[in-house]
Amino acid sequence: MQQRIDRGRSPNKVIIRQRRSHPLAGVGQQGFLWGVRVVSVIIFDEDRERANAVEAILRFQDHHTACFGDPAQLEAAVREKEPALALFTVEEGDSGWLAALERLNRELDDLPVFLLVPEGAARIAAENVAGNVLGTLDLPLRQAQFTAALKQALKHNARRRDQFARKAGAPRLVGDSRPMKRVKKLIDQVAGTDASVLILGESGTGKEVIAQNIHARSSRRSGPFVPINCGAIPPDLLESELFGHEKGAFTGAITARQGRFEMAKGGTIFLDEIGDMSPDMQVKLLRVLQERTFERVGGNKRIEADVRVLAATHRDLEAKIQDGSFREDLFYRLNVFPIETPPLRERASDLPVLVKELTKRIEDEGRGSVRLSSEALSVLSRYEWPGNVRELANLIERLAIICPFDEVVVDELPEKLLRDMVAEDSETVGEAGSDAVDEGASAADDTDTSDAIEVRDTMRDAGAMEQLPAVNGKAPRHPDARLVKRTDGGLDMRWYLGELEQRLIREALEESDGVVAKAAELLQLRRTTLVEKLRKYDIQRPDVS
Ligand SMILES: Nc1ncnc2c1ncn2[C@@H]1O[C@H](COP(=O)(O)OP(=O)(O)OP(=O)(O)O)[C@@H](O)[C@H]1O
Repeated sequence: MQQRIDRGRSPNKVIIRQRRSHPLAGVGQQGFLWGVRVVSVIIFDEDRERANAVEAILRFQDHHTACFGDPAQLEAAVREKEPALALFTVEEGDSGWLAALERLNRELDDLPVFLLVPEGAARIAAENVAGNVLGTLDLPLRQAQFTAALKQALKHNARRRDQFARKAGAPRLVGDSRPMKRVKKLIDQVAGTDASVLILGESGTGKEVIAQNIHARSSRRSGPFVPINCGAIPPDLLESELFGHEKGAFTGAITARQGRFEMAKGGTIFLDEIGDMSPDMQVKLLRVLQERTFERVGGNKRIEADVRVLAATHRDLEAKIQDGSFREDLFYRLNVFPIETPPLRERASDLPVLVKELTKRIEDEGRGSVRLSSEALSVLSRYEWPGNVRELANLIERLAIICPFDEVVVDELPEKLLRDMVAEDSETVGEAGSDAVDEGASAADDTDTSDAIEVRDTMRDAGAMEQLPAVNGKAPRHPDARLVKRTDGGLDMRWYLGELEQRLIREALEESDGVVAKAAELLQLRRTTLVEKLRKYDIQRPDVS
């Protein structure tokens, strides 16, 4: 939507200019234009001609600008959109810009500022100016100079938004795996805009946590965050739940009631399980998103929908569009900025920090505490987690009840976790072994037999020893303790089983005098499988070596 408020040529007037936003972005939404980050920039300059030149550079890149030349105009300049940074032209012996900067610091928490220094004017060291001045830029402004400053400002704003989220008490979104880093980056990019966000991912992956974090980092953070589970409310009640109703609108409507859209005024509405919304409701919601107004059920007064819309689903919406159960136009309206939440099984490296965070939550609520042994943690990281982080949170709660303030060992974990982990071992041991061989050199050389016993116990606990075949009726020799103790104190089970596999193959070859077919028979493997493994582990047959 093009907006142009030009109140004359006087430098003492606020001039706000916005460019047309993405056609899919919806009325009043901004943030990205054809995938490029678009921001709002405040420009203070008492000289309008000079301000125009700066503005032209920024508008060439499609940024929004708000120019003012009088400190008293600041509020009007920042009213329209949350700015990403401010540019202040400094004049020697002139205190106008200083007064405006002071005002800005009071109004906008820690907004990054760059000082624009006119040609020939003395440079002012940023540290000598109050407020959040990140640096100085020369006038006339060059595009490359501005782009570098914008990058710096965006980084600064990311930290600033983290502080907002902490202050607002949004739940921490933990995880440093590559997919989680990507999610965090997307949250940061979209938070400062008013764009609709569609959060996709399996149940329990943290879609609501993401929505809360977007809200807490946005310019609407002082408004309410109103979630509604569209899948949990019967279709005939959902309309009044979303838009409210007037007294007598239907049987049982004994008083008028606000809906969630009204409750979320000035804030964010989170439409969870949007994929479960009935086709009738989809039509009604689409109308509201297009017109940005709605009526209560049984009412005829139009109410402005002053909300940012975030939606989430674990359903495959594109498949639902194909089978006709989800409207394509609604999908595009919601899907301005998609964020996909990765399942926990694809980011096992996040497990330790998640366990720590979920334990901390229990501790903070005074519901006890729990600690996991490194073996138990290793079992957790091998499980598939079909219920994702929610399932993990439930397990931590359960363990805090079963082993309060104690260390949880493998034995205390639910049977299901151990079973699934062992199944994976037996399927992938060969593949794991090859990784492990490379890693073998880093294994610690501690030969204390107590380690061997401890590890054997762990292996038995995990059911792994039962997977080992006896070679020619003989029980397999237990591998050396030095193969087992790891430098980090944990146990790398994949590596360990890889070592066992190689040892069993060597024993079988010895037993069968290097005859591969016979060794394969002893190991109950196909000959070709054994040949492949020999090649993979680079094992020479005794008769040919
Ligand atoms: N990255 C994370 N960091 C911290 N806690 C998380 C994270 N992801 C999920 N959680 C926690 O896991 C639980 C489930 O998260 P949430 O309700 O956000 O999932 P969801 O994807 O919205 O699930 P559903 O689709 O079933 O509504 C919550 O307790 C939440 O706090």
